[in-house]
Amino acid sequence: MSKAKAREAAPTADLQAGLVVAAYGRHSLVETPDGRRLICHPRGKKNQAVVGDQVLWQATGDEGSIERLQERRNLFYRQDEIRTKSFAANLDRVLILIAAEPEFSESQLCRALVAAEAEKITPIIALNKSDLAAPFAQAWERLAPYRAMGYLVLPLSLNPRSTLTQSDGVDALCAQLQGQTTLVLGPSGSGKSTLINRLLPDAQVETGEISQALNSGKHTTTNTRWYWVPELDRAGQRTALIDSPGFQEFGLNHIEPTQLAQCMPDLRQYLGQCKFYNCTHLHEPGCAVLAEVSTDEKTGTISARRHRIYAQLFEELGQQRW
Ligand SMILES: Nc1nc2c(ncn2[C@@H]2O[C@H](COP(=O)(O)OP(=O)(O)OP(=O)(O)O)[C@@H](O)[C@H]2O)c(=O)[nH]1
Ligand SMILES: [Zn+2]
Repeated sequence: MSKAKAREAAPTADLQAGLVVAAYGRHSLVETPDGRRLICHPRGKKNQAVVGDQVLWQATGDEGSIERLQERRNLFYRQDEIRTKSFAANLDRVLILIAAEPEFSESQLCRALVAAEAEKITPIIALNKSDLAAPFAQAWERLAPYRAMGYLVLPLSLNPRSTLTQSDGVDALCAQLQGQTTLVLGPSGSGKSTLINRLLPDAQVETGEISQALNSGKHTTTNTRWYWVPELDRAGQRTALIDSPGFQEFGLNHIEPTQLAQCMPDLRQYLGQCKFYNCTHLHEPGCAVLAEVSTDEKTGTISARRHRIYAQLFEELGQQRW
C-alpha cells in the first residue's frame, strides 16, 4: 500500500456517517443517523461542507472533525452577500415561493430557475397570498409564460387569518414535498417563515450548549438550515425542507453565457434550429429563438420579458469571464 493510500485508509475505522444540517462560516452542525447533532470543523480547506452534504466525521472530544465529503448529487449555487457564496447539496426540488404582494422580481425568479436547471434540480413555483384577489390575479398572469414552458406553478394562501373557505393550496404543495428534499427560496415577505412554521409545528431549534457554541462564532447571521418534516414522510422516504434566507442575486458565475439558453426551457426548445450553429440568439438573422419572441403570447412562444432577461444575463455572464 502506498503511503498516501495508507494515510487515507487509516482513520476509516473511527469515521462515522453524518448529514450537514446547518453551516456557519467554517463550522457545521452534523446530524448522526440516530438523530444526535454535534458541531464539526472541517479538516483542512478541502472539506468545506454545505447543508445537505453527507460526510464522514471523527470525534474530537464533544465535537467532531469532518474528514471526508461524500460525492454530491448536485450543488445549488447562490450568492449570499457580496462575494460570499452559499450552497445546499443533494436536492430533489427547489421551491421558489413568491407572493401577490410584495411584487416579485421576474429577473430574480429567472436566476433561481436557471440555477436549478443548471444542476438538473426540479423547480416548483408557488404563488402565495391568493386571498389578495386583485394583485394575485395580476401576478398569476405574469407567471403565464412559466406555466406555458412546463413549470409547476401552484396557487397558495398561507395566511392563518385568511377567511378562505375553499382549498388554500397547502395540500397540493405538500403532495409535491412528500419524501423529497426541498430547498425553499423566496424574497422577503413572500411567506417563507409562515410556510415553515405551518409545516413544522415544533420549532426544531437548537437549545443550550449547541446554540451557544454556534453563536460564539463570528458569523452568527441566520443561515441555511435543514428541517425534517415527519408528517410528510412517504413510503419510507423522509421529507426535508431547507430554509435559506433572502432571495438576493444569484451567483450564476459557474454558467457560461452560451449555456444559458439550455437552462431556459422556452428558449431551449428551439436550439439547434438557428441558421448559425454558434448563434447567441441576440441579433442574428435566421435565429429560431428570435423568431418566437413576442410581446403577445398568442403570436410567439417566448415572452419579450423573458428574452430581455436572457440578454441581460448573457451580457452579465460574458463580462465575468475576465
Ligand atoms: N394576505 C396574506 N398574507 C400572508 C399570507 N401568507 C403570509 N402572509 C403575511 O405576509 C407577511 C410576510 O410573511 P413571512 O412568512 O414573515 O414572510 P417571509 O418570507 O418569511 O419574510 P421574511 O421574514 O422577511 O424573510 C406576514 O405578515 C404574513 O402574515 C397569505 O397567504 N395571505
Ligand atoms: Zn438563435
